[in-house]
Order: sequence, then structure tokens, then C-alpha cells
Amino acid sequence: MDTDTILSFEHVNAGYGRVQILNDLSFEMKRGEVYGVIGPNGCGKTTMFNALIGLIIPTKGKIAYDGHDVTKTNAAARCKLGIGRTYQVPRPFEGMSVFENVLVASVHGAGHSEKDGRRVALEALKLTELYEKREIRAGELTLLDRKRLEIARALGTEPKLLLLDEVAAGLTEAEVQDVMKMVANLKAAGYSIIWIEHVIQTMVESTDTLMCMSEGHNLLVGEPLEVMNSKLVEEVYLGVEEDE
Ligand SMILES: Nc1ncnc2c1ncn2[C@@H]1O[C@H](COP(=O)(O)OP(=O)(O)OP(=O)(O)O)[C@@H](O)[C@H]1O
Repeated sequence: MDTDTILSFEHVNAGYGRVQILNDLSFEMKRGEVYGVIGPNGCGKTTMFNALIGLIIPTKGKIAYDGHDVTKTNAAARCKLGIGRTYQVPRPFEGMSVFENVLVASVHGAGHSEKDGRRVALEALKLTELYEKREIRAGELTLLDRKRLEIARALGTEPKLLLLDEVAAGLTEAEVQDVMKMVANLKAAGYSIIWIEHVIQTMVESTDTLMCMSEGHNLLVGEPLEVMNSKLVEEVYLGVEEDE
């Protein structure tokens, strides 16, 4: 793995029990880039995240992250190495304040002392523009702010690689623009970001590299607009969307 590469999947097979979902998946991501992942429903995008954070262990192949072979490393150790994820459906502790939610991630997720955890949590809240709302109960937040909180909680673990799972889903166009600005700020702050999304325009405008997955493998990867305009992608992805 060259030092520019933060993440690589090499011929990975993985799934749930006997059901194999990832099927010889290979790709490589550069440090500091926003790497988009698209593909039809059920093609294995979230499963790829699950394999990346250590929720499921590959039956074949290798996952290398930041100079480490993490193929069989457990989830807690990967979190400590700097892999932080968000979930498709935000699930904060509703009764806790915004700040407390991020503090919990920082202290219990990343193992920071309370003092360091507070510092990291406040930085995460500033980066996600939630600082002014830090005392509000998480259950009272709008969907956009819940998405921000989901990202802040991931940042609370001090990741180098941030995994975003459909953070734009369910938002208005104006809100999606806010998310795109936030992702651009996170990139500028030095995070490497891997971003699953169905909102195609977002992917074209906000990512440096785009991969389209199909049936658990890498169908096409490249410059976002080229990937989106390719016939191959149109057939497996847009074709499926239109039929739904
Ligand atoms: N815990 C699980 N146990 C068994 N099968 C699962 C589990 N989670 C997901 N699957 C199956 O794995 C396949 C891939 O799902 P996955 O969520 O990775 O797809 P996806 O590309 O993220 O889809 P979407 O765009 O709809 O979120 C689907 O057929 C799904 O039903």
C-alpha cells in the first residue's frame, strides 16, 4: 500500500452467515479524498461499510487501512485506529443533550479521558455547526440537525477515515446543499471521507472519485461525471431506479 492510499479492499468476499454479499470487491482510496459509492438497492454498499468497520469479517481477501491489515481486526480496535462511521438512520440518545451525545462517543467509543473527550466533542460540534445547539436535547432536533449530530458523533471518535451512509437521504434540496458544504469543510479539515449516497447530483458535485457497485463488486470507478455518464452504470443503476 503506498502512503497516498488510506484504504484498500483486495478481492473481498463477505456476507451474513452463509449469504455472500460482497463478491470479489476491490478498490483503493487516496488519503484526503471524498470517495463516493453508488449502486442499486441491495448491491452491498452498507455491507461494505460493515466489513470496513469490523461488524462482519471477510471470508476471503484483504482490507488494508492506513498501513494496517485490518481484515480480521475487531470493531473497537478499528475505531481506535481512526475509522468512524455514521448510520443510515440517525440513532442518538434522544434524552441526552447534543453535547452529551458526542461526549459519549468520544469517551466510550474512542476511549478518551473526560477532559480530552470534552475538547474533541466541542471541536466536532463546531465542525458540524451544532455548537450553538449543544445544550438542546437530541430528541428535539430537526432531521438535518440529527444528521449533523450523527456526523459529530463519528467525529467524536477522532477518525481519519469518516464513513457517511446516506446522510443526504430525506433532506430538502436546500438542506442537501448544507450537507455538501459541511462535507467540503470536513475534507478541508483533512478527513478522508467515503460517502454512500443515492442523491446522484450530490455525488457528482461533492466527490473526487466515484465507484458504482453492482452485485457486491466494483462495476466501475473513476472521475464522478464519467462514471455517471457511462452506459454500464446507466444500465445497472439508473435502469433499476426507473423501474421501481
Ligand atoms: N444482517 C443481515 N443479514 C442478512 N442479510 C442482510 C443483512 N443486512 C443486509 N442484508 C442483505 O444484504 C444485501 C445487501 O444489503 P446492503 O444493505 O449492503 O445493500 P445497499 O447497497 O446498502 O442497499 P441500499 O441502497 O438499499 O441501502 C441485501 O440483499 C440485504 O437484504
